[in-house]
Amino acid sequence: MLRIITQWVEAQAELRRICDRTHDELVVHKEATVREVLQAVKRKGDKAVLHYTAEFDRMTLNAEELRVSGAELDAAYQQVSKELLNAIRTACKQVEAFHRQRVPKSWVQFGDDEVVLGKRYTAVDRAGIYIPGGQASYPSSVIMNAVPAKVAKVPRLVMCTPPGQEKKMNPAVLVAAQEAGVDEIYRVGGAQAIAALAYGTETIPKVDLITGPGNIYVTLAKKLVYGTVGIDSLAGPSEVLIIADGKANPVHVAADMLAQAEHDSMASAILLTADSVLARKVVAEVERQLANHPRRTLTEKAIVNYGLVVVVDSLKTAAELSNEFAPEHLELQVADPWALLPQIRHAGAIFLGYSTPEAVGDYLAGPNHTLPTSGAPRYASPLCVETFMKHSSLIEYSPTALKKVAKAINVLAEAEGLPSHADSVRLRTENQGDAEF
Ligand SMILES: NC(=O)c1ccc[n+]([C@@H]2O[C@H](COP(=O)([O-])OP(=O)(O)OC[C@H]3O[C@@H](n4cnc5c(N)ncnc54)[C@H](O)[C@@H]3O)[C@@H](O)[C@H]2O)c1
Ligand SMILES: N[C@H](CO)Cc1c[nH]c[nH+]1
Ligand SMILES: [Zn+2]
Repeated sequence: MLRIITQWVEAQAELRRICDRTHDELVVHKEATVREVLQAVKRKGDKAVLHYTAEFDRMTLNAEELRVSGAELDAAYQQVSKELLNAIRTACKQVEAFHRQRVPKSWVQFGDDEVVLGKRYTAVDRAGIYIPGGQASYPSSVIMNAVPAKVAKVPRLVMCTPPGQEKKMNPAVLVAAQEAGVDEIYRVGGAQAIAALAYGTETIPKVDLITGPGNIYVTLAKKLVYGTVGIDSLAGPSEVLIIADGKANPVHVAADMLAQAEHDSMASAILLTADSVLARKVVAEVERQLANHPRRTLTEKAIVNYGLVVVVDSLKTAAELSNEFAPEHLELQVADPWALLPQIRHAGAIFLGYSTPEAVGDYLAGPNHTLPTSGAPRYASPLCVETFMKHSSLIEYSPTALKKVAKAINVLAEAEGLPSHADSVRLRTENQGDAEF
């Protein structure tokens, strides 16, 4: 069921097909649905949100029920065990500690002639975090999105997540939201949630930035609303690529592959190894662990369609193929992962060594688990505090400093055919002696 490939050309083609799975022809009709949802929510607000919630989430709500009430939030604490509450608090603490390490700081530098240059960082006014909730519930994603937003000091933090079963939200998600500092929660999922956050409705506020992972509908919607609002990255269906040597434990490698495959039928799990014995053992082990898997149907679909084992000739070749694929998660299950690391150029998160399963990063190591997918790690990075901030450039020139650059600006403005640009400098500096370069 999990295919083994040994030919370089075939491996490259298969890896490209898997990498492109969220923007190939199979998703064209999904994009049409998403465009329809976006337009309807933009025009009809709550009415469209409620309509699509009934259609895609099979949940009939009225507008007053969209926002999760204070009573529900209070009750959630009674519905989680002490152990789960403690785990949520531990994860919040570790994720916060990691994200506090690199909070962008405003800075200025003072140059000659009283020139001041710098950058001034400010948080977005309103951020909307999307927390997935179709195939699984994600209290961990609440923490990964809300904590950096709070560290960035976002004044208003809004959360949307699918409505759950029988009007009952997952209490762990509601507790995580409160622990992490979310200000308001709406039970809306999919493209309709992204549309509501991007355009605003009577009930759900329009935000400036939308972050958070999601399935293909959520990811396409985020892509399409970009420009109306900012987005973090295209954090779509999960993927893991494992580079393993002969000392890796096939039981662990298989478990790590299934740990991503179980997220979504569009998830992907790939093994690159130079050890053909390990390759065969992992294939057998994946089948064995799948046999009694509680999420077997969905997980098997992911493995059949987007799972792959490639037998390569060396770790160097594995690194080259991995760089072409640019995985969301990369595990280096090799004897000396730090020696292999310099060859790795593109990956959302890199897990080093045999005892670092990707799940440790999913839940509480500290770095963010909201990561770019489908090749986006070639140009995008994990969610972080800076995602919730932007900076303005700062520029101050004294009359003396302006005079010194007047001529150069004049020449450049003339070259661009923009006389008023030249005038704006000349009128401030003429009759003050010759300009210098
Ligand atoms: N990249 C990351 O950082 C990261 C992190 C966590 C999870 N994930 C991914 O997030 C995703 C979560 O997916 P999920 O499905 O569990 O939850 P989800 O909340 O992303 O999607 C559920 C929503 O999809 C909409 N939907 C479902 N079927 C539809 C259809 N036929 N037409 C239109 N809309 C439809 C529904 O409105 C529903 O509310 C997975 O792909 C998982 O791999 C990614
Ligand atoms: N692996 C997911 C990112 O692709 C994140 C996650 C949350 N919970 C479990 N896993
Ligand atoms: Zn995961």
